[in-house]
Amino acid sequence: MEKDIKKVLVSREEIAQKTQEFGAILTEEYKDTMPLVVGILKGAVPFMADLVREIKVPLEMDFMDVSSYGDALVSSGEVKIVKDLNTNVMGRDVLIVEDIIDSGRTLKYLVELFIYRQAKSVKIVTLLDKPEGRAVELEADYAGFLVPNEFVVGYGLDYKENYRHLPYVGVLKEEVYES
Ligand SMILES: O=P(O)(O)OC[C@H]1O[C@H](OP(=O)(O)OP(=O)(O)O)[C@H](O)[C@@H]1O
Ligand code: HPA
Ligand SMILES: [Mg+2]
Repeated sequence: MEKDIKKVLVSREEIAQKTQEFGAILTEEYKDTMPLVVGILKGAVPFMADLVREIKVPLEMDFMDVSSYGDALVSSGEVKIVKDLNTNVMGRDVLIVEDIIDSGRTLKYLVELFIYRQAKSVKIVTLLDKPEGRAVELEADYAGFLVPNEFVVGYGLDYKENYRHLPYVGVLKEEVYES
């Protein structure tokens, strides 16, 4: 295990099993349409890559990068588009793929944006959900694992841009934050 990790919260085996389970559900859900699967950069990249390979119907992929932090360390509450979609969502069934829902601000903004842009449907699949972090009302259609109110890293999630490549989700040792 990576030396900076205090404990593993979700193992790679658990992630793989959940991804297969979601893939089967989404295959059924989107069998009569061609969904636009939208990954939110950068955290969603590993989950998106694994999940789409379990969805056995035609689909399109696109990515969006949003920021609610600006130059500040704490969320301003205001979400800004850093990179928009290349695809028009009008009339499309949109599936947003996220690594985590924490305050809920990022996804609330995106759901409202896609509805404003006249998507036919907007659904959310997230690997992790941290309900105690919520600042706005927002629920995922599919949430893989509940996590406690701790800062988690791995499988897309970063601390200062590191640890995204870990194949599991874990909690960092205190000394990593302190140093
Ligand atoms: O529910 P919220 O409080 O809005 O937090 C969740 C968002 O925050 C993280 O992204 P971040 O802005 O750190 O970008 P990153 O994915 O590039 O790390 C995470 O990947 C979600 O997109
Ligand atoms: O717990 C977290 N870890 C990493 N990135 C995050 N973005 C929101 N919550 C988290
Ligand atoms: Mg981040």
